[in-house]
Amino acid sequence: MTQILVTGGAGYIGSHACKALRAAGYEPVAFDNLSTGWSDAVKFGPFEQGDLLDRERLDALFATYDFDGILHFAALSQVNEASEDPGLYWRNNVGGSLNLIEAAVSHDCKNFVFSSTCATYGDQDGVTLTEDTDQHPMNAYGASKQAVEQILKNFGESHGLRHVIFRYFNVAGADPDGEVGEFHQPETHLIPLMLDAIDGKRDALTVYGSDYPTEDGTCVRDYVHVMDLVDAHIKGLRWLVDGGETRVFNLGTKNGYSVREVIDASRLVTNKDVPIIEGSRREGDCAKLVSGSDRARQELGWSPDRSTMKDMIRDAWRWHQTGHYDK
Ligand SMILES: NC(=O)c1ccc[n+]([C@@H]2O[C@H](COP(=O)([O-])OP(=O)(O)OC[C@H]3O[C@@H](n4cnc5c(N)ncnc54)[C@H](O)[C@@H]3O)[C@@H](O)[C@H]2O)c1
Ligand SMILES: O=c1ccn([C@@H]2O[C@H](COP(=O)(O)OP(=O)(O)O[C@H]3O[C@H](CO)[C@@H](O)[C@H](O)[C@H]3O)[C@@H](O)[C@H]2O)c(=O)[nH]1
Repeated sequence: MTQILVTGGAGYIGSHACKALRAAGYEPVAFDNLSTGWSDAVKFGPFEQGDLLDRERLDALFATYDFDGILHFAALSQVNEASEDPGLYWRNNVGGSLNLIEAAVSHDCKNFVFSSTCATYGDQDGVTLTEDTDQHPMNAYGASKQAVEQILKNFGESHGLRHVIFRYFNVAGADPDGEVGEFHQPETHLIPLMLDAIDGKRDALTVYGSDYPTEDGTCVRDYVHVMDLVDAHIKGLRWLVDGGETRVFNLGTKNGYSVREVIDASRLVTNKDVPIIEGSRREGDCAKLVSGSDRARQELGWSPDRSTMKDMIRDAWRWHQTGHYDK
């Protein structure tokens, strides 16, 4: 079976990617230090516990398996934490990725898929963001992701490391079968926090700012179903294995939802109200981040069919009710 290295395979998106890889006939090897992931989320292939900062561990990993490609999800990704401790983010996200990229090149593994983010674009005053939009990250998290993009560019030029960079917009939802889902500790994302407020696991959802220059005053984001997102990764992997060139793709739907629209949509799924506190703006948030690109659809044949707000909330709600949140 073709072996694929999945860094961050015990995390939210990585665990869904492992499921999708297994269903597509690959053997996903999850590599994770469990800093924000969960060993019981590794269900679809071998688990290798280790840290990207440990280069010897990576060399041993590449010597054990015969990887045809790498999906690199492992990173720290909390904007607040990044602002408080930028060194942690540069060390883990950039240093860890550099170790991985060097190990991949030295073991002649050349199909590399990287999780980047629309946070690399920064605040662009509401313009729709294409892959050609200039990147101006507003925090150390976005800057660390942009730096890894640059490292990949240099290694592509010098060592022929062909790669696909996916800049995700807001990832949401869960495996509809309920085998894996989203569980961050602490949780910072809107939809799981909203579901916690709906079923009383927290008192209320704080709406971070109602004075943004958007239609209803709350921030607008472009939400993508995690199953659509991991489907794009399989397409990106095949693109590289088939000899495709290095490419950057935005993964968004072109549809923006405000915080209030997300809250309204949840009522249709859960038939319950969301207790709300009107809060002030959260530091580092931009008014609007919406993908304006069709590149992934046109070139990869990607079609984010599950990414309706109702489907994303329904699948997240189903996962929420499995009790994993009560760990
Ligand atoms: N969730 C989103 O909306 C979103 C949006 C844009 C980009 N991304 C990116 O997608 C990727 C996955 O995000 P997620 O939401 O699944 O996060 P997550 O925290 O659930 O998963 C990340 C995993 O990486 C592991 N990890 C971190 N540093 C490591 C290291 N040095 N060595 C080994 N393992 C390490 C963690 O333990 C965790 O299991 C990240 O790179 C993130 O920046 C996520
Ligand atoms: O309790 C909450 C949490 C969030 N929000 C708002 O909801 C929106 C979405 O927030 P969140 O779910 O935290 O996502 P983002 O801050 O947009 O960041 C996510 O999406 C980015 C890409 O947009 C990724 O880079 C990050 O890793 C990922 O956390 C934002 O407008 C927040 O202000 C609230 O109002 N209340």
